[in-house]
Amino acid sequence: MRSVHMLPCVFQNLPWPTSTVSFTTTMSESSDEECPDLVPSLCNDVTLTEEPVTDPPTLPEAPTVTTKIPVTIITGYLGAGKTTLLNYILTEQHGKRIAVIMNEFGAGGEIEKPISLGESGEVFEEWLELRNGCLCCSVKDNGVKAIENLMLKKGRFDYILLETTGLADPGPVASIFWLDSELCSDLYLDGIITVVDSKYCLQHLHEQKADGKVNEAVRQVAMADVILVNKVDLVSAPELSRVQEEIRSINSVAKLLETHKSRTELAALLDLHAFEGNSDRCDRDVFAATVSPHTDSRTSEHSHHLDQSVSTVTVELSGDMDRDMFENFLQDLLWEKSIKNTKGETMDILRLKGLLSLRDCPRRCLLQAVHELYDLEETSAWPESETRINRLVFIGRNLDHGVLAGRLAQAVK
Ligand SMILES: Nc1nc2c(ncn2[C@@H]2O[C@H](COP(=O)(O)OP(=O)(O)OP(=O)(O)O)[C@@H](O)[C@H]2O)c(=O)[nH]1
Ligand SMILES: [Zn+2]
Repeated sequence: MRSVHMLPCVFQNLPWPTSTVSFTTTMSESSDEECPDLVPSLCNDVTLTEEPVTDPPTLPEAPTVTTKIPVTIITGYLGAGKTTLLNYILTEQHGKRIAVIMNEFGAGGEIEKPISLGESGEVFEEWLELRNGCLCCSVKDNGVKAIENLMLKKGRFDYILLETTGLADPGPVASIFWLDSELCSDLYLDGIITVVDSKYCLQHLHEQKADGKVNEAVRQVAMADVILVNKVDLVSAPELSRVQEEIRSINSVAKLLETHKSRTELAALLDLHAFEGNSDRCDRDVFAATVSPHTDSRTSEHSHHLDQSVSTVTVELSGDMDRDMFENFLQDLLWEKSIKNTKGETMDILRLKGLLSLRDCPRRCLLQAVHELYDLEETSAWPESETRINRLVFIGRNLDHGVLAGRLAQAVK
């Protein structure tokens, strides 16, 4: 049984800036309590078929993993190549019925829309605009419900791509879809793709925010499961290495792909199951982290080049973890924010993944956390041939390997 753990007030506290992350630019006065409607957005070059789309093959009533619809979040700084990526995905032979949701439209509803024509000219993707709902100040799952309602009307989609605005922190959006899958939704968060512009990436990563907070470009890199290092044609080989090194210093577990015009294998982008414990992939990610030469305590080594000092720290411990003590640690770290580095600065977690060996538990336990939310899920049994181990990958600010390892060691016997 899995359930995401959160602070009781987390819905109200989702840091969701109205101006940047609502799905729409217009808000109806009375819509806060209601579920907003998703309507096909009107665009000159895209015509939507009005006929109800043929129902998908009949599936068993009981919710199974296969009936759930993946949501991939596409994020990246302004002009990095997100729309180019959407265009590419939509025109590739993916054999899926894809719905695309953009979380911000220009003031007049005028936006560049990826071409979404099928081979014979028919439109096979849905363009959706969330007209009269604002996600930040109404119930958190309105956006999700709106998508579900639309599917009731239009038939199911196979896949949902959600492009966030270039200045958004993908964390809150991710939390909404992740949480909702716990509430028996038809949707689940498949993964977060971040597109970066090789030419301007370093400049964006180094931008200082007036309030001293971690800037959006860094957050987008920190949250990612896959990072497209795009526009490789605009930089020299040494410049590209520099960019990759910097990205790795922030997030050393995401998959890095060099791209031109955001093109890469679709298999590297869709159906990642990055938040699913029941896929081997997750385990592999966590395992891969230790092999990466860039992991581990890079804070001390590299803090000079990154003012934001967001980094990846991996802690590995043998022995069995006490579940209660571990959860106390997580709550101190994520909720109370009482765990500080040696300089007395609060450790600020953006993303956390882990593989745990819990005491008296024959199964591997996978941990996922995004901001304040965390989820512990028991997965496959530990193979006899394998040494049980605890391996945690922290991505965040002011991280200190020694302090984290010390706290975790107390929970292991
Ligand atoms: N030279 C070069 N240009 C690219 C590449 N990929 C995308 N572009 C161009 O970069 C510009 C911005 O690309 P978009 O896909 O619109 O970027 P975006 O992230 O959607 O931008 P916003 O929606 O404004 O945040 C477009 O003119 C693209 O054609 C690339 O690999 N190389
Ligand atoms: Zn709002």
